[in-house]
Amino acid sequence: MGCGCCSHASTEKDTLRVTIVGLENSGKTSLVQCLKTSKKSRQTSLCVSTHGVISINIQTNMNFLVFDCGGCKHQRHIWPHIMNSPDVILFAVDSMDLTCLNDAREALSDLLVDENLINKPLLVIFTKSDRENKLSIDQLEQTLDLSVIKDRSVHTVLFSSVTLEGLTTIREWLTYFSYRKLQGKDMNISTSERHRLLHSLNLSTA
Ligand SMILES: Nc1nc2c(ncn2[C@@H]2O[C@H](COP(=O)(O)OP(=O)(O)OP(=O)(O)O)[C@@H](O)[C@H]2O)c(=O)[nH]1
Ligand SMILES: [Mg+2]
Repeated sequence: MGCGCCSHASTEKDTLRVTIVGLENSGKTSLVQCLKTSKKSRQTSLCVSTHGVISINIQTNMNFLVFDCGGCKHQRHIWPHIMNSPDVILFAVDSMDLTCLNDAREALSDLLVDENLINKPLLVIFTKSDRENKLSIDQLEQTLDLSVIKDRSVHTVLFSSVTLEGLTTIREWLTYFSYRKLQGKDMNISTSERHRLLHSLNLSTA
């Protein structure tokens, strides 16, 4: 699988390594573009799938090196191998597409057992929140069985690349873990820190 674009992977303390995964069409690449440009996406029917992994440098107040992985079924088994030792994981779920939620739950639970990803903080991003008839965040969290994940920090947020709802929260979540990395602190935060983060960033948790 083509992955030649990430050979310059940085291990610097001031760069947070962020991997974004999720099923095909769940809105990962659109989110990465919003993180990079802060601009709303224009909705198009043209859908360009990502093949392999693309690395993108994003510099705001902090440096993020984002790995955007293709989500189609035949690429999922290679996610753990192409993730390039992430510090944190973003998992995108289409909040409109009810038919794919079971698949998303399985893909997530398969991913999290990988030994290289143990304890890595997880932000589950429910995308396309601008669409009508989406499921509520509670329904989405329950269907994905997020409450069974006990070995790491798990937060959830609604996001739309069309309205930019949730973008600031996602940035702040990434910034929080960037500071921890910079200060050499453990990324596996305590329960009280999880709650503090939850309230300060207006996140949700399973
Ligand atoms: N309405 C709406 N459509 C979105 C949103 N985000 C993405 N889309 C649309 O969903 C489709 C897929 O978006 P992508 O960002 O390419 O999805 P992806 O997860 O990168 O897909 P793969 O690369 O195939 O894994 C595109 O047609 C986007 O325009 C959103 O927030 N709202
Ligand atoms: Mg993509």
